[in-house]
Amino acid sequence: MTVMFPWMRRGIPRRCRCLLHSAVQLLCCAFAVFIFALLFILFFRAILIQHRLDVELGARPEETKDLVDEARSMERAERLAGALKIPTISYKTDQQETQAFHTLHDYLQKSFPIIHSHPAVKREIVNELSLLYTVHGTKSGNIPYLLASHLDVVPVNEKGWAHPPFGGFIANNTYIYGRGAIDDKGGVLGILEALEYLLEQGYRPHRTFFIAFGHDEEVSGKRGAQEIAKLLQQRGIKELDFVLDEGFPVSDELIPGTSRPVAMVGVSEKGTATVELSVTGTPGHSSFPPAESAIGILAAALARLEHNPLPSMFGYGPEKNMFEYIAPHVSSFYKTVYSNLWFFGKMMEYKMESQPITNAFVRTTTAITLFHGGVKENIVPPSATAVVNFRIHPAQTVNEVVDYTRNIIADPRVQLKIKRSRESHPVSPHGPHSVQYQMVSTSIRQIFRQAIVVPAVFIANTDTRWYLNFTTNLYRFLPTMVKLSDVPRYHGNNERISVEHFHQAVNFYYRVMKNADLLILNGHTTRPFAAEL
Ligand SMILES: CCCCCCCC/C=C\CCCCCCCC(=O)N[C@@H](CCCCN)C(=O)O
Ligand SMILES: [Zn+2]
Ligand SMILES: [Zn+2]
Repeated sequence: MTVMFPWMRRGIPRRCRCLLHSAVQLLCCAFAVFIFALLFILFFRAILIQHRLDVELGARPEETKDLVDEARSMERAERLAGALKIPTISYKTDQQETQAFHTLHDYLQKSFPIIHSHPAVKREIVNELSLLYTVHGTKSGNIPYLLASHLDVVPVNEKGWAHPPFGGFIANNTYIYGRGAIDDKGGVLGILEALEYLLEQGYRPHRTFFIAFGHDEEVSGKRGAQEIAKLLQQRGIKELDFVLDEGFPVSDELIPGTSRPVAMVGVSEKGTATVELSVTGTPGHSSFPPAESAIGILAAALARLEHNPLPSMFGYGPEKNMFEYIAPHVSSFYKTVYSNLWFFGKMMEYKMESQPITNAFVRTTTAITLFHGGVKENIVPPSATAVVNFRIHPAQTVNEVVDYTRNIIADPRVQLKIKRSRESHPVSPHGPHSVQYQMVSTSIRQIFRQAIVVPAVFIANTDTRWYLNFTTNLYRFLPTMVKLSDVPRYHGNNERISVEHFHQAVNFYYRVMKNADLLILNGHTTRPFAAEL
């Protein structure tokens, strides 16, 4: 049976029919070759990236038995709960619950007697409320490193909590509830528990390291981490080997294509700009109002901003790297997608934009956080102000974001004032030759055995900004598991950490302290790390 194509009908001369037929055949072949070549390129890239990363990352670290004893994990959880009872709240710069910080200092001193009486450890109070610990190593001549966390917490909305936010409640011996459980007293207590155990075991760290606990991270770090950084500089510390501060937690159910948890290590962090928008009106009697009020004009401008988010920058920043690192660990379909963002970028972008937490990876985010206007119900408002907090994607600058905002608002009656701003941080080394990154990655995989470790851009801000002059190796990571459904607990209601996950946090810091010592050979910081483990 012959198939009759439209161009083979009798009305068309035979010669033309043949020519048309051949042309269509040729086009079909060309299309098939194109599809075949495209598939080949996509798969080839996926295989190439997998091979490159296999070579780079090496084998999963051996399971280590050198860990913190699990038997005392409940005792440690109770110590964390005790710290959560102390309301070290930061409201604004220089507006803090100052007395609570002194109480917390005393509490830490009593809770960790070995650290606070050990001859190798010096504890200092910096600028009245921050803490700096220097742990003197036995081998001199190495570049010290710094572990950071913060003592302050954000305010709470008591009504939304199932258990009092400063009650230090442990539910069913499972979850430790309280403001600061994950942000960031879990980090403070995690580091101290690890060091206490290390010293209790009679281990003396080979290399010197600092533990920096700022007291105002949540409102800038200017009085805390900045002062600690100044003090280190005054003491002649010019260089730190690496800085490890709070960051992304280990998360599962988040990356399509794998059921394994993903540990994103922040190798950079987004920039930020806090912009105040204001409109001035003419006050008057509300019985004969103007057509547009200051509040109405400002509200309309804000609505335009929310309806016109900054364009996606997906694929233009370091996030491309993150997906390439995930690629070797996911199903073939996703392997091909993640290794070829140049081709599948739009599809991924669409998926990422669908949830606030993943949207934050894709673009500069716009958050309207404050609004004030009006003085009385029957007075036309004399003014209205709002504050918009942008978190800037590394592929954009503060100026670009402000220009974009001005263009979208497009109303000269709305005045813009930049209150605070900062460009995104430089990207820290994270390849096979960065022994510091590999050390952090190894420590993560020793504790979170199933985790896929990938570099990422941290979507919020940390105290690392104050240590940028000391090192290029700044890493942001929170050694605990957080599920997608737990993300709203950050700065939200019912913040909590499980006893098991807190134990993992302690273990992670313990491994870092041990592994960081393996970075030195013959008394000097050395490389490569992998060979040392
Ligand atoms: C493929 C994407 C998968 C996404 C998975 C994301 C899971 C991440 C979960 C939580 C991230 C929350 C980040 C919490 C930030 C904590 C640090 C913080 O609060 N910093 C403050 C500093 C304020 C400084 C004064 N301006 C902040 O950034 O506001
Ligand atoms: Zn924090
Ligand atoms: Zn925070």
